[in-house]
Amino acid sequence: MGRKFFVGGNWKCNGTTEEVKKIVSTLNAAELPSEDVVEVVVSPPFVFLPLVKSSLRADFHVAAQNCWVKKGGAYTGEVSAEMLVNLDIPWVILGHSERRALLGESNEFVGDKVAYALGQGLKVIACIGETLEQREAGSTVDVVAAQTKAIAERISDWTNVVLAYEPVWAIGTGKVATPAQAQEVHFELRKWLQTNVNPQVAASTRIIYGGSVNGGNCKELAAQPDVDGFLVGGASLKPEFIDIIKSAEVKKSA
Ligand SMILES: O=C(CO)COP(=O)(O)O
Repeated sequence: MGRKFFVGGNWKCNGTTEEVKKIVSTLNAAELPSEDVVEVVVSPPFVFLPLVKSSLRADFHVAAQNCWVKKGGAYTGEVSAEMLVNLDIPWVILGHSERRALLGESNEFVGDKVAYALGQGLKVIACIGETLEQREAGSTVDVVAAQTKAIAERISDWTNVVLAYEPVWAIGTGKVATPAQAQEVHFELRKWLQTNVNPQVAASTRIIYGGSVNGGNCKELAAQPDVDGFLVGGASLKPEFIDIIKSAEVKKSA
C-alpha cells in the first residue's frame, strides 16, 4: 500500500535553547532506519524552528505546531502559513486537542486551517480524537468522523495530509490506548475515508496514533495494520524517541 511509517515529535510548549540543542544533538547522533522506511518530523515551538531547522540532520524535517486560518495581517500573536513557507518549514500540526479544548478551536475552524495551509503548500498533521466522556458514551467513531468530515469537506487532495488519532484521555496521562483500541479507531477512520472520500485516499493516507506513546509500548502499537506511525508528546523530548522511530522496523518486517 506504500504508506511510509511516520513519526512526529510534538514538543508542545517546552524547551530552552540549551535543551533544544541537546535534543537535536541526541537525534543527530542516532543510528536509525533510512528515510525509505520512516519519515521523521519534529515540532518545536515557533521560536525554536529556525534553530532546529538549521541544526537538525537533513533526513529529519520540522513542523510548526499551529498557523493562522488565513492570510496574515492584523492578527496579533498569530503566525501565518505564508511565514512558515517563507522559512521553508514544510509541515504544520493543526487541530491538536489542546488547542481545540483550551482555545476553543471548532471542527470547522480546524477544517478551514487545514485547507488554507494545504493551499499555501504546507503539509499538514491533522489531529482528531475523542474525550473520555465521549468514549464512555460510545460516540468515539461519530466524534472522529465529524472531525474528519469538517476537513474532508474543505479539501480535495489528501496527498499532503497525515491524520493523527489522539484520544484526549490518553494524552499526557500515561494511559495509552491498547493496540486493539487504536487499531479499531484507525480501521473505522480508514473505512470512513473509503466511503466518504475515495478508496485511493483511504489506502494511501497515513493514520498515526498519539497519546502516551513511549519506548515500551510503541512496537505493539506499530504492529497494528492500520497504525502508520505516531505523534509523540512527552517522550519526544527524551532519548527514547529514538526507540519509537525504530519501531518502524516492525512494519518493514511485517
Ligand atoms: O499530544 C500528544 C502528541 O501530539 C501526545 O502527548 P503525550 O505523548 O505526551 O501523551
